Amino acid sequence: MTTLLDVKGLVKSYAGVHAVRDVSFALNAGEILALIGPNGAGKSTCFNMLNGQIKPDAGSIRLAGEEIVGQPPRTVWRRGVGRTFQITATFASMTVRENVQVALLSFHHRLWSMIGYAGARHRAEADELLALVGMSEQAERPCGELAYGDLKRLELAIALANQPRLLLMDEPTAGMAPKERVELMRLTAGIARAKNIGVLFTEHDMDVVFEHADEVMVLNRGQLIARGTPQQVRQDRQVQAIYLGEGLLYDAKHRAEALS
Ligand SMILES: Nc1ncnc2c1ncn2[C@@H]1O[C@H](COP(=O)(O)OP(=O)(O)OP(=O)(O)O)[C@@H](O)[C@H]1O
Repeated sequence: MTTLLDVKGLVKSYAGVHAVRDVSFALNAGEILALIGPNGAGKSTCFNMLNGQIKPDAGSIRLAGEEIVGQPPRTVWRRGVGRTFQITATFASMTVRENVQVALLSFHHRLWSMIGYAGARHRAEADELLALVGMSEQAERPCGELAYGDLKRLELAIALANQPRLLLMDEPTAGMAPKERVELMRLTAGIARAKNIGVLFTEHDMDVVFEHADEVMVLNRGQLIARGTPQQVRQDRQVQAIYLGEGLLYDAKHRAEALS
């Protein structure tokens, strides 16, 4: 496997609050890695450093061997780091297809000439992406009419329009019903593995984490305290004591088994 993301010694403090302390990890192409931890553990701060929104106080972030630390979000995005957010951002009055076309226009450096353009440009490419996420039948519908689960799939298609090498997903299944959560993550994991995209995601739902992640990292008070397969992390005494509690881990394991 090829190392896609190599993070070394990331540090970030806010006026005396040590949000992230000396975080190092690597992620391979095609790997699905979960970053979990209790509230305030530093997950969002890590994500925001990875996509350039926050400049770390120290550390290195290499994407496919190239240093990207300190680069602005647009540059990081251009280098192939896509991101989805807890709150989905789409143009409500435009159709599903047009939203993907706008993302494609942007990827192909044509955003400034977008007005009056989207109707014809990149239509076939947009339709391919919509087919990939199972949204072909919704292509003509205005986004404002979509159910929440469909919006999340559209957001995935929009992120894929940038042909990312790395996808950062911030609580991708927040606000979804349990069945929809499993479906969205199955879809995401299948596409990522097929296209060799690395995925780093944060998630509060342990069923989603244990069923879909290849490996799980646990952050506590800004420090990584464990990394391993879902099975290893579930059995890690420090993780059980510090974060999850044995009951929660046990329940999540059995719910994941019942869903599979
Ligand atoms: N802009 C900021 N200014 C000051 N302190 C901050 C700022 N952003 C985050 N923090 C602090 O840094 C620590 C880590 O916060 P962060 O949001 O990264 O955690 P998190 O793991 O994403 O939490 P959650 O799961 O609740 O979203 C917390 O103590 C938080 O209060």
